[in-house]
Amino acid sequence: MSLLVKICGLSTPETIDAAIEHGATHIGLVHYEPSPRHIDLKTAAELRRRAGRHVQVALLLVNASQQLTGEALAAVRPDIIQFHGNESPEWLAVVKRIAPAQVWKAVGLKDAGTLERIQKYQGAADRILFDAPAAALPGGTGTRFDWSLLKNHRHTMDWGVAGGLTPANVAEAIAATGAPLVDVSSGVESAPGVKDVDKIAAFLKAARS
Ligand SMILES: O=C(O)c1ccccc1N[C@@H]1O[C@H](COP(=O)(O)O)[C@@H](O)[C@H]1O
Repeated sequence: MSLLVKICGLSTPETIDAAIEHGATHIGLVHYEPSPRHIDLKTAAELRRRAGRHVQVALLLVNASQQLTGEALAAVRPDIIQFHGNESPEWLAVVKRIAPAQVWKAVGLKDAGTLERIQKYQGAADRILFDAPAAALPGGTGTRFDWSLLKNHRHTMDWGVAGGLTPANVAEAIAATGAPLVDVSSGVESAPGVKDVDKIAAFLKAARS
């Protein structure tokens, strides 16, 4: 299967267009106020429309209330809802039942025990996104995890790798983990929250090299 590449934290039409032009398969919109990439739901809906059907659009939420999750899904109509906090498998299962969107769960990969614990998301999440363990923010910090933890791991769910990826290291990350999907945010920015179209192009080229 060909590699899936997600560019996350986009907040302008120009960067959406660049991601599509250079071959991203997925883009991400962040609705989480502490993030430098936070956008309101009206902007997210506009950008979602801009992306059209050229890419799959993920809406990223962190520990959002039931009410906010419902409002966000109704306003943005994403293809995917990416939960990046401490959301329970039970909550994901509810969303999966009622929402016309795939459900992805990001998990901080700390050690081999994490790989055991994520089994609880079996059936509740459509994809697991391995990221570095949460620090000041739960993601988007440019921090890598130990990729060797995924070497020879027998995955039981669809999955992908995020956390600290850049144009310079994404090919190595894919080689080390065999990831079918890579996801980047801060590694294609010139400043926190400011996406750089040349870095987006370089990331997509390096990922497919
Ligand atoms: O992008 C953010 O600001 C963000 C905020 C809160 C949770 C997750 C966030 N981003 C996601 O984190 C990973 C890794 O990002 P990075 O490449 O290390 O900057 C990725 O999935 C982003 O979508």
